[in-house]
Amino acid sequence: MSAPHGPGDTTERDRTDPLPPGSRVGNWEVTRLIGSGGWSTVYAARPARGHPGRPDVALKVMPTAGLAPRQARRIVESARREVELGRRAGHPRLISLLESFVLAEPGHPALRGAIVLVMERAAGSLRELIDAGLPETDRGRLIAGICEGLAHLHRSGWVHADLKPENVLLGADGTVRLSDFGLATELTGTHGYAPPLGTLDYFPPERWRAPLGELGVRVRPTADIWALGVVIHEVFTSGCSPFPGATPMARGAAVQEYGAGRAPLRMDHAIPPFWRELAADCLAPTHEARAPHTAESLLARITAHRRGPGAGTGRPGGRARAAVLATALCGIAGAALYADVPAPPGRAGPAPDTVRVYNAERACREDGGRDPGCSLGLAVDPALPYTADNVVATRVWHGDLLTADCRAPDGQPVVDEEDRRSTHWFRVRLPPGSRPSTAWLPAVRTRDRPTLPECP
Ligand SMILES: Nc1ncnc2c1ncn2[C@@H]1O[C@H](COP(=O)(O)OP(=O)(O)OP(=O)(O)O)[C@@H](O)[C@H]1O
Repeated sequence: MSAPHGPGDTTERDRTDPLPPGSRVGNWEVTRLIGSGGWSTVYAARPARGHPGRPDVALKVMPTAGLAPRQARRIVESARREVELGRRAGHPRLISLLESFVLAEPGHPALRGAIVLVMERAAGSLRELIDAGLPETDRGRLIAGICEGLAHLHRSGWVHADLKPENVLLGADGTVRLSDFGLATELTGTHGYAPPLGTLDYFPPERWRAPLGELGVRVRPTADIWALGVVIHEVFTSGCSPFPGATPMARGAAVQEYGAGRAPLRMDHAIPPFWRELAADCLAPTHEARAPHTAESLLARITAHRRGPGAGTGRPGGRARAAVLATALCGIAGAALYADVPAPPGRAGPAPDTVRVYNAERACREDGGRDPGCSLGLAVDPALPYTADNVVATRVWHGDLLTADCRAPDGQPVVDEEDRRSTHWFRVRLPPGSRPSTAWLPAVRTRDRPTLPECP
């Protein structure tokens, strides 16, 4: 279950210290910490002495001690959902729940009353794979596995309601196991009600304005399909959201703009066309437009695609290109490029120490205004990936004239939608009073070629 970060619900609980290896939890012995979420900590564990013949497992420990009654109720409710789903909807693409219990007298007083779920132990998560660099040949297979799991859940009358790479686990054989059913919701008719929790980056547009009733927030299977669209984009872009913004709230604002028809969907062009189209269908802006794209129908399309000629290969050179684009475009709307491209004929260049910003997206060039979706980022360090955490607060737009004092020829490569690529960057001055006082413009974001010295 995710931490509460729906609108109007930002309570945080104090974390307890993690259990050290060797701690006894029920009939299990902790061997190491795997990770922590908003409300739970997951440990690797093996059968305790005297309980042989059982597999190694993962223990999800959800403390309830010291929580406000409302929070404790949420934990209990979350555990109930996990147990209920595990009991009724088992499937090879879902992590299996072996047992659950409440810790009565743990050696750790802070864990008195904690709820423990004993689960099949996964070898890792899709998030870890994305972070480590997901081999191109595995991408289609993993997305198909997620669809299989979702198709089963939806057929069984459940919505996952918290699909994200952290909750896509991988069995020892590398196959997908969906996990974390703390928000999973059983459908009554066309929809169910989930607690007002979840992960902002995976909320569809309609969720941002969904009223919170007594039963919770209304969710439908199309919410999972939207989240799947975001996950597909992440799989092909080293974890980038299709929506621009440096924070989940900013990306959420971009989702709402898109949902209201005020901004287009801007997907990374490094994504092979089949997957881009599939993700775009998942990311249809309304529930109604998304509804025809069920997990089942998406799975059928993927299966046909993977059986077809060239299955699994993407397009030529796609792997390297995707990696470069991912670093180039992550979190940045409308990245533009320098390549070693000549300046357009007949265009008088600016003064030697200035560069005019060029946005590769035509709509942004024609816009003429300062639409946030058309702003471009300047890097803090050209040697680091060109991602949201490596850009300064100052944004620039097509046509802005910047003062440049030197160039770096061997920075991170940046590639744009028009396939221009360059490792060149220009150091540009920021407005007076800015900290830092300079930042870096990828040379692909201007068509100007000033003669500048190499930066020291
Ligand atoms: N059965 C399992 N086997 C192996 N790793 C697991 C298992 N279940 C969860 N994990 C990993 O443990 C970590 C913590 O999981 P947890 O469900 O507590 O939080 P989360 O999903 O990261 O965040 P949140 O639930 O707050 O959204 C995650 O990295 C997850 O991938």
